[in-house]
Amino acid sequence: MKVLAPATIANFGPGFDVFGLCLAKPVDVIVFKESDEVTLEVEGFDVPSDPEKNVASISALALLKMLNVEVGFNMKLKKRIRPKSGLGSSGASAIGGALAVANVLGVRDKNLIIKAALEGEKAASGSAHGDNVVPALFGGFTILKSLHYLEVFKLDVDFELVVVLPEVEVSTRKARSVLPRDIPLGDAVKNLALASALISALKEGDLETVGRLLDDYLVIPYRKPLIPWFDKVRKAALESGAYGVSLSGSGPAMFALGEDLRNIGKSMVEAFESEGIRAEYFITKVGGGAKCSGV
Ligand SMILES: Nc1ncnc2c1ncn2[C@@H]1O[C@H](COP(=O)(O)OP(=O)(O)OP(=O)(O)O)[C@@H](O)[C@H]1O
Ligand SMILES: N[C@@H](CCO)C(=O)O
Repeated sequence: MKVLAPATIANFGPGFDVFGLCLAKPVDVIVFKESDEVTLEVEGFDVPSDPEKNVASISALALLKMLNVEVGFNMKLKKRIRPKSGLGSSGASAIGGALAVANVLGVRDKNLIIKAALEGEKAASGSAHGDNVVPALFGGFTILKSLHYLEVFKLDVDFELVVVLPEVEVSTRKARSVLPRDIPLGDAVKNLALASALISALKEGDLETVGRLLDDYLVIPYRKPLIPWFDKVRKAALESGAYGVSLSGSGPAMFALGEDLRNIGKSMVEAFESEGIRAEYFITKVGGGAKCSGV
Protein backbone atom coordinates (compact mmCIF):
# COMPACT_ATOMS: atom_id res chain seq x y z
CA MET A 1 0.00 0.00 0.00
CA LYS A 2 1.04 3.61 -0.50
CA VAL A 3 0.90 6.67 1.74
CA LEU A 4 1.25 10.27 0.53
CA ALA A 5 2.45 12.33 3.50
CA PRO A 6 2.26 16.12 3.03
CA ALA A 7 4.51 19.00 3.94
CA THR A 8 3.19 21.38 6.59
CA ILE A 9 3.70 24.90 7.90
CA ALA A 10 3.97 24.85 11.69
CA ASN A 11 3.48 27.90 13.97
CA PHE A 12 1.81 29.87 11.13
CA GLY A 13 2.74 33.26 12.59
CA PRO A 14 1.74 33.65 16.24
CA GLY A 15 0.78 30.00 16.88
CA PHE A 16 4.05 28.50 18.13
CA ASP A 17 3.70 24.71 18.67
CA VAL A 18 -0.11 25.07 18.23
CA PHE A 19 -1.08 26.24 14.71
CA GLY A 20 -0.37 24.10 11.66
CA LEU A 21 -1.29 24.26 7.97
CA CYS A 22 -1.26 21.22 5.71
CA LEU A 23 0.09 21.87 2.20
CA ALA A 24 -1.02 20.17 -1.03
CA LYS A 25 2.63 19.74 -2.06
CA PRO A 26 5.40 18.60 -1.68
CA VAL A 27 4.69 15.12 -0.29
CA ASP A 28 6.78 12.20 0.91
CA VAL A 29 5.67 8.89 -0.61
CA ILE A 30 5.86 5.66 1.39
CA VAL A 31 5.31 2.27 -0.26
CA PHE A 32 4.75 -0.36 2.43
CA LYS A 33 4.13 -4.08 2.62
CA GLU A 34 4.30 -6.66 5.35
CA SER A 35 7.40 -8.89 5.28
CA ASP A 36 9.38 -11.36 7.40
CA GLU A 37 11.91 -8.74 8.41
CA VAL A 38 12.22 -4.93 8.57
CA THR A 39 13.87 -3.40 5.50
CA LEU A 40 13.97 0.20 4.27
CA GLU A 41 14.90 1.67 0.90
CA VAL A 42 15.25 5.44 0.48
CA GLU A 43 15.36 7.55 -2.67
CA GLY A 44 15.29 11.33 -3.11
CA PHE A 45 16.67 13.63 -0.42
CA ASP A 46 19.41 12.21 1.77
CA VAL A 47 18.02 10.72 4.97
CA PRO A 48 19.22 7.63 6.87
CA SER A 49 18.46 4.24 5.29
CA ASP A 50 18.96 2.45 8.61
CA PRO A 51 15.42 1.57 9.81
CA GLU A 52 16.51 2.37 13.36
CA LYS A 53 17.49 5.91 12.30
CA ASN A 54 14.88 6.92 9.74
CA VAL A 55 11.90 8.79 11.15
CA ALA A 56 9.43 6.93 8.91
CA SER A 57 10.46 3.46 10.05
CA ILE A 58 10.97 4.61 13.66
CA SER A 59 7.32 5.73 13.75
CA ALA A 60 6.15 2.52 12.07
CA LEU A 61 8.08 0.40 14.59
CA ALA A 62 6.74 2.55 17.46
CA LEU A 63 3.13 1.86 16.46
CA LEU A 64 3.78 -1.89 16.12
CA LYS A 65 5.30 -1.84 19.63
CA MET A 66 2.33 0.09 21.07
CA LEU A 67 -0.02 -2.49 19.50
CA ASN A 68 2.16 -5.37 20.62
CA VAL A 69 2.25 -6.70 17.04
CA GLU A 70 5.36 -8.57 15.94
CA VAL A 71 5.52 -8.24 12.18
CA GLY A 72 8.18 -7.19 9.67
CA PHE A 73 7.76 -4.83 6.77
CA ASN A 74 9.45 -3.56 3.65
CA MET A 75 9.27 0.21 3.37
CA LYS A 76 10.27 2.31 0.37
CA LEU A 77 10.51 6.03 1.14
CA LYS A 78 10.51 8.49 -1.76
CA LYS A 79 11.86 11.49 0.18
CA ARG A 80 10.51 14.54 -1.64
CA ILE A 81 10.32 17.07 1.21
CA ARG A 82 13.75 18.53 1.86
CA PRO A 83 15.03 17.81 5.40
CA LYS A 84 15.70 20.82 7.66
CA SER A 85 13.62 22.95 5.31
CA GLY A 86 10.98 24.19 7.73
CA LEU A 87 8.29 22.30 5.76
CA GLY A 88 7.78 19.56 8.33
CA SER A 89 9.94 17.06 6.49
CA SER A 90 10.47 14.74 9.45
CA GLY A 91 6.83 15.22 10.52
CA ALA A 92 5.62 14.05 7.10
CA SER A 93 7.79 10.93 7.19
CA ALA A 94 6.69 10.23 10.76
CA ILE A 95 3.01 10.37 9.87
CA GLY A 96 3.65 8.39 6.70
CA GLY A 97 5.34 5.54 8.57
CA ALA A 98 2.76 5.39 11.36
CA LEU A 99 -0.18 5.64 8.95
CA ALA A 100 1.18 2.83 6.77
CA VAL A 101 1.18 0.45 9.76
CA ALA A 102 -2.20 1.73 11.00
CA ASN A 103 -3.75 1.17 7.57
CA VAL A 104 -2.43 -2.38 7.21
CA LEU A 105 -3.62 -3.27 10.73
CA GLY A 106 -6.95 -1.48 10.39
CA VAL A 107 -6.15 0.99 13.20
CA ARG A 108 -8.21 4.19 13.01
CA ASP A 109 -7.28 5.72 16.38
CA LYS A 110 -5.68 9.09 15.51
CA ASN A 111 -4.37 9.43 19.08
CA LEU A 112 -2.28 6.28 18.64
CA ILE A 113 -1.09 7.30 15.16
CA ILE A 114 0.03 10.71 16.44
CA LYS A 115 1.71 9.13 19.50
CA ALA A 116 3.71 6.82 17.23
CA ALA A 117 4.60 9.69 14.87
CA LEU A 118 5.84 11.74 17.82
CA GLU A 119 8.39 9.00 18.49
CA GLY A 120 9.77 9.78 15.06
CA GLU A 121 9.72 13.54 15.65
CA LYS A 122 11.52 13.08 18.98
CA ALA A 123 14.22 11.03 17.22
CA ALA A 124 14.60 13.78 14.60
CA SER A 125 14.62 16.93 16.68
CA GLY A 126 14.76 15.85 20.30
CA SER A 127 11.30 17.21 20.99
CA ALA A 128 7.81 15.83 20.54
CA HIS A 129 6.18 18.95 19.03
CA GLY A 130 2.91 18.10 17.33
CA ASP A 131 2.34 21.04 14.98
CA ASN A 132 3.73 19.28 11.94
CA VAL A 133 2.42 15.71 12.44
CA VAL A 134 -1.10 16.91 13.37
CA PRO A 135 -1.79 19.01 10.24
CA ALA A 136 -0.05 16.34 8.13
CA LEU A 137 -2.58 13.77 9.41
CA PHE A 138 -5.72 15.91 9.74
CA GLY A 139 -5.24 18.24 6.76
CA GLY A 140 -6.52 21.81 6.63
CA PHE A 141 -5.57 24.30 9.37
CA THR A 142 -5.19 22.71 12.80
CA ILE A 143 -5.15 24.15 16.32
CA LEU A 144 -3.45 21.71 18.67
CA LYS A 145 -5.27 22.19 21.98
CA SER A 146 -3.46 19.34 23.68
CA LEU A 147 -1.02 16.67 22.56
CA HIS A 148 -0.74 13.97 25.17
CA TYR A 149 -4.48 13.68 25.36
CA LEU A 150 -4.93 14.53 21.67
CA GLU A 151 -7.41 17.37 21.17
CA VAL A 152 -7.39 19.10 17.79
CA PHE A 153 -9.61 21.85 16.41
CA LYS A 154 -9.60 21.79 12.59
CA LEU A 155 -10.59 24.60 10.23
CA ASP A 156 -11.43 23.53 6.69
CA VAL A 157 -9.90 26.45 4.82
CA ASP A 158 -9.00 26.75 1.17
CA PHE A 159 -6.50 29.27 -0.17
CA GLU A 160 -3.30 29.48 -2.17
CA LEU A 161 0.02 30.65 -0.75
CA VAL A 162 3.59 31.06 -1.90
CA VAL A 163 6.45 29.21 -0.19
CA VAL A 164 10.08 30.26 -0.57
CA LEU A 165 12.82 27.73 0.12
CA PRO A 166 16.38 29.08 0.46
CA GLU A 167 19.42 26.85 0.05
CA VAL A 168 20.30 26.96 3.73
CA GLU A 169 19.39 24.64 6.59
CA VAL A 170 17.94 25.34 10.02
CA SER A 171 17.76 22.33 12.30
CA THR A 172 14.66 22.21 14.47
CA ARG A 173 16.78 20.95 17.37
CA LYS A 174 19.03 24.03 17.14
CA ALA A 175 16.09 26.38 16.60
CA ARG A 176 14.44 25.08 19.77
CA SER A 177 17.65 25.20 21.79
CA VAL A 178 17.90 29.01 21.42
CA LEU A 179 14.44 29.66 22.90
CA PRO A 180 14.14 31.20 26.39
CA ARG A 181 12.42 29.36 29.24
CA ASP A 182 10.42 32.48 30.10
CA ILE A 183 9.10 35.37 28.03
CA PRO A 184 7.73 38.82 29.02
CA LEU A 185 4.03 38.78 29.95
CA GLY A 186 3.41 41.61 27.50
CA ASP A 187 4.72 39.50 24.61
CA ALA A 188 2.53 36.58 25.64
CA VAL A 189 -0.50 38.88 25.60
CA LYS A 190 0.45 40.28 22.19
CA ASN A 191 0.67 36.75 20.76
CA LEU A 192 -2.62 35.78 22.42
CA ALA A 193 -4.24 38.76 20.69
CA LEU A 194 -2.69 37.98 17.30
CA ALA A 195 -3.53 34.28 17.47
CA SER A 196 -7.13 34.82 18.57
CA ALA A 197 -7.76 37.45 15.89
CA LEU A 198 -6.09 35.29 13.24
CA ILE A 199 -8.47 32.39 13.93
CA SER A 200 -11.45 34.73 13.70
CA ALA A 201 -10.23 36.13 10.36
CA LEU A 202 -9.44 32.65 9.05
CA LYS A 203 -12.96 31.46 9.86
CA GLU A 204 -14.31 34.50 7.98
CA GLY A 205 -12.06 33.70 5.00
CA ASP A 206 -10.52 37.17 5.34
CA LEU A 207 -7.02 36.41 4.07
CA GLU A 208 -5.92 40.06 4.05
CA THR A 209 -6.53 40.30 7.77
CA VAL A 210 -4.92 36.89 8.35
CA GLY A 211 -1.83 38.22 6.57
CA ARG A 212 -1.78 41.36 8.71
CA LEU A 213 -1.76 39.14 11.83
CA LEU A 214 1.20 37.00 10.80
CA ASP A 215 3.49 38.34 13.50
CA ASP A 216 5.16 36.65 16.45
CA TYR A 217 6.82 37.76 19.68
CA LEU A 218 7.41 34.31 21.25
CA VAL A 219 10.06 32.66 19.09
CA ILE A 220 11.03 34.50 15.90
CA PRO A 221 12.83 37.33 17.75
CA TYR A 222 15.02 34.75 19.54
CA ARG A 223 15.67 32.80 16.34
CA LYS A 224 16.82 35.85 14.37
CA PRO A 225 20.54 34.95 14.72
CA LEU A 226 19.73 31.72 12.83
CA ILE A 227 17.75 33.57 10.14
CA PRO A 228 19.57 36.92 9.68
CA TRP A 229 17.91 37.43 6.25
CA PHE A 230 14.34 37.18 7.62
CA ASP A 231 13.51 40.91 7.93
CA LYS A 232 14.88 41.75 4.49
CA VAL A 233 12.93 38.98 2.76
CA ARG A 234 9.78 39.86 4.71
CA LYS A 235 10.09 43.52 3.67
CA ALA A 236 10.53 42.56 0.01
CA ALA A 237 7.37 40.44 0.16
CA LEU A 238 5.30 43.21 1.78
CA GLU A 239 6.59 45.79 -0.72
CA SER A 240 5.54 43.47 -3.54
CA GLY A 241 2.00 43.38 -2.20
CA ALA A 242 1.90 40.47 0.23
CA TYR A 243 -0.86 40.60 2.85
CA GLY A 244 1.61 39.04 5.30
CA VAL A 245 4.70 36.84 5.61
CA SER A 246 6.18 34.55 8.20
CA LEU A 247 8.59 31.72 8.83
CA SER A 248 7.45 28.18 8.06
CA GLY A 249 7.97 26.26 11.29
CA SER A 250 11.47 26.87 12.57
CA GLY A 251 12.65 27.83 9.07
CA PRO A 252 14.41 28.47 6.81
CA ALA A 253 11.39 28.25 4.48
CA MET A 254 9.10 31.31 4.52
CA PHE A 255 5.55 31.72 3.28
CA ALA A 256 3.40 34.64 2.17
CA LEU A 257 -0.28 35.32 1.50
CA GLY A 258 -1.40 37.74 -1.20
CA GLU A 259 -2.91 38.29 -4.66
CA ASP A 260 0.00 38.10 -7.10
CA LEU A 261 1.82 35.16 -5.50
CA ARG A 262 4.26 34.75 -8.40
CA ASN A 263 5.42 38.36 -8.10
CA ILE A 264 5.69 38.04 -4.31
CA GLY A 265 7.67 34.80 -4.65
CA LYS A 266 10.04 36.36 -7.18
CA SER A 267 10.63 39.38 -4.91
CA MET A 268 11.44 37.12 -1.97
CA VAL A 269 13.85 35.03 -4.06
CA GLU A 270 15.57 38.25 -5.21
CA ALA A 271 15.90 39.39 -1.61
CA PHE A 272 17.56 36.10 -0.68
CA GLU A 273 19.88 36.38 -3.69
CA SER A 274 20.87 39.90 -2.58
CA GLU A 275 22.09 38.18 0.59
CA GLY A 276 24.07 35.67 -1.45
CA ILE A 277 21.57 32.86 -0.84
CA ARG A 278 20.01 30.94 -3.74
CA ALA A 279 16.31 30.25 -3.26
CA GLU A 280 13.30 28.93 -5.12
CA TYR A 281 9.59 29.65 -4.72
CA PHE A 282 6.54 27.56 -5.39
CA ILE A 283 2.84 28.22 -5.16
CA THR A 284 0.68 25.66 -3.43
CA LYS A 285 -2.62 25.51 -1.60
CA VAL A 286 -4.06 24.04 1.59
CA GLY A 287 -3.82 20.25 1.59
CA GLY A 288 -6.31 17.65 2.75
CA GLY A 289 -3.90 15.58 4.86
CA ALA A 290 -2.10 12.27 4.39
CA LYS A 291 -3.69 9.86 1.91
CA CYS A 292 -3.51 6.07 1.81
CA SER A 293 -4.15 3.92 -1.27
CA GLY A 294 -4.34 0.14 -1.72
CA VAL A 295 -3.95 -2.32 1.14
N1 LIG B 1 12.47 10.43 6.92
C1 LIG B 1 13.09 11.52 7.37
N2 LIG B 1 12.70 12.76 6.96
C2 LIG B 1 13.34 13.88 7.41
N3 LIG B 1 14.38 13.86 8.29
C3 LIG B 1 14.79 12.64 8.69
C4 LIG B 1 14.16 11.44 8.28
N4 LIG B 1 14.76 10.40 8.89
C5 LIG B 1 15.73 10.93 9.65
N5 LIG B 1 15.77 12.26 9.52
C6 LIG B 1 16.72 13.15 10.18
O1 LIG B 1 16.00 13.96 11.11
C7 LIG B 1 16.59 15.23 11.17
C8 LIG B 1 15.47 16.19 10.84
O2 LIG B 1 15.88 17.41 11.35
P1 LIG B 1 14.84 18.57 11.53
O3 LIG B 1 13.74 18.19 12.43
O4 LIG B 1 15.59 19.80 11.81
O5 LIG B 1 14.33 18.62 10.07
P2 LIG B 1 12.96 18.51 9.44
O6 LIG B 1 11.90 17.89 10.19
O7 LIG B 1 13.31 17.96 8.12
O8 LIG B 1 12.72 20.03 9.42
P3 LIG B 1 11.52 20.87 9.23
O9 LIG B 1 10.47 20.42 10.21
O10 LIG B 1 12.11 22.18 9.57
O11 LIG B 1 11.15 20.65 7.82
C9 LIG B 1 17.69 15.31 10.13
O12 LIG B 1 18.93 15.12 10.74
C10 LIG B 1 17.38 14.13 9.22
O13 LIG B 1 18.52 13.56 8.64
N1 LIG C 1 6.76 24.51 16.46
C1 LIG C 1 8.04 23.95 16.02
C2 LIG C 1 7.93 23.63 14.55
C3 LIG C 1 9.17 22.98 13.97
O1 LIG C 1 8.97 22.65 12.61
C4 LIG C 1 9.16 24.95 16.28
O2 LIG C 1 8.97 26.12 15.89
O3 LIG C 1 10.17 24.57 16.88
